[in-house]
Amino acid sequence: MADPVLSVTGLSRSFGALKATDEVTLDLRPGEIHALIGPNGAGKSTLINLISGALSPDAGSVHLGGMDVTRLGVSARARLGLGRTYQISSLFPEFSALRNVMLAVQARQGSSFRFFLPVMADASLRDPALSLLDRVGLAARAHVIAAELSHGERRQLELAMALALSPRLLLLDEPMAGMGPEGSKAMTALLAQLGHALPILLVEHDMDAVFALADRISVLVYGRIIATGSVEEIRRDPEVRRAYLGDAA
Ligand SMILES: Nc1ncnc2c1ncn2[C@@H]1O[C@H](COP(=O)(O)OP(=O)(O)OP(=O)(O)O)[C@@H](O)[C@H]1O
Repeated sequence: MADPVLSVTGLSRSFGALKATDEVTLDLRPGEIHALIGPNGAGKSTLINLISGALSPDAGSVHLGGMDVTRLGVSARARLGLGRTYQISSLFPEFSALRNVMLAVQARQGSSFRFFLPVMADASLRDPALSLLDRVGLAARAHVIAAELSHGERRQLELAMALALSPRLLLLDEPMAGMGPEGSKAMTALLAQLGHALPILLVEHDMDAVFALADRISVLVYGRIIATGSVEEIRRDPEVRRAYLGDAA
């Protein structure tokens, strides 16, 4: 089996007396979508923050492509290829979708040598930005300002901006949140298509999306992974059904 792109081993993190992450071990393999599910407060966001470097663990390690990044911060991990969607608040709402992505492309390329060039005229930013917008299905909305995009379109834009940094993997924390059925369907199709090229660790409450997309699922309950397996294995697992899935299975 190919080496994992990301591996997390024995990761733990407490907040006071609460063990939000309790000896979690999981990996993300090339070309897979690995979904992380669990009830509210199970510790999914804490785990994502430990992986991205926004939080540091009390114990355990995080390896990216075989390299120990446990002591590195968010930007160092991002430079090593760990991609994560931007929060909506980090979009520039008054800039067009295209300009937002061009700025992300510029951040990737390093901007100092073209300091005097007007950004919008710069084909080395514009061309890749247009193709990223096309990749996430937003080409027709390139010139609309971010504030006027729908919620679902803003999430697509965040994905384009994450992709602009040429990540080796994506961490996605609830990409379907706040979307209606149509938006969820469109995002599911987009992630299915991206997932072939780029491994994705996906935290998501929308079980239809998880069952449609995941190659493997890990179930987190009270900070611990109680099961990891294929969609069918997880649907059948009696402990998972008891702890989490109930009727959704
Ligand atoms: N900074 C913090 N300080 C104290 N407690 C925290 C902190 N962050 C998270 N927690 C607690 O850790 C537990 C796990 O929270 P976390 O947000 O990781 O869960 P989650 O699975 O992402 O939940 P949800 O599905 O509701 O987003 C919760 O009990 C939460 O209250």
